Amino acid sequence: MQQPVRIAPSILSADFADLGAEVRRIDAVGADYIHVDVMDGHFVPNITIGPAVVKALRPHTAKPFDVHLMIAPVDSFLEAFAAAGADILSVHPESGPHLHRTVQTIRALGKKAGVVLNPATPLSVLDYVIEDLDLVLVMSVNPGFGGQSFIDSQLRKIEAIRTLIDATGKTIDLEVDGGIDMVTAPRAIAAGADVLVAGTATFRGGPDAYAANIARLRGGGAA
Ligand SMILES: O=C(CO)[C@@H](O)[C@H](O)COP(=O)(O)O
Ligand SMILES: [Co+2]
Repeated sequence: MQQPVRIAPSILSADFADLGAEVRRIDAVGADYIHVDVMDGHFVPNITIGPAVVKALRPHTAKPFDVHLMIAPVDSFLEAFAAAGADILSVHPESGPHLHRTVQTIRALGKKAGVVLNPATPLSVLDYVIEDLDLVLVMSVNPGFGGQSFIDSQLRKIEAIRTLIDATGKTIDLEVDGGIDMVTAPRAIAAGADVLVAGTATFRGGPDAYAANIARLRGGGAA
């Protein structure tokens, strides 16, 4: 069943020179999860941050760290991110040879497990693992950068995954990531999403705007 909408600001769009304060600011104005984009310059054409930064940010908030791993091979880094303070570890099926094993490893580390579908990744990757997941993440842009435009075809993927999740009878977050703004947020929610990642749309306008930005996204785009 679709849960109340939660907002996961992506700190990829935060001020990297002041990340601790940025995390405290979005926590204070209602961020539900802190979305951390981890990129290796190999699986995606960009490099961001590693476990040391997650560990450094951990004391700045009690909100869950929603760690989106865009690294390959991913398996050898799961333990480091778990130890650093990640709460949810989400992996792309293309980032390792044995998705089921990777999901089980995350669960054995005591963390929530997510699987991420790129725009061209078919739903069938969820066969045989969905019941073991805490979260399914639909990429509504190709991964690697913030500030891209929402890919409309992903709305029907969100609808289809909502049906799959509801058929499990379990509580599994359906998160959407990429190009979420005041226009696309209500469309993603109407399609069945209940967690919205927003980088550009959260941090736009500077710290004084974060509260209103998050409130509008949560309200489905209403002012
Ligand atoms: O995972 C990614 C990009 O690969 C995202 O989390 C982006 O960081 C979202 O940025 P916006 O599209 O909201 O600016
Ligand atoms: Co992301």
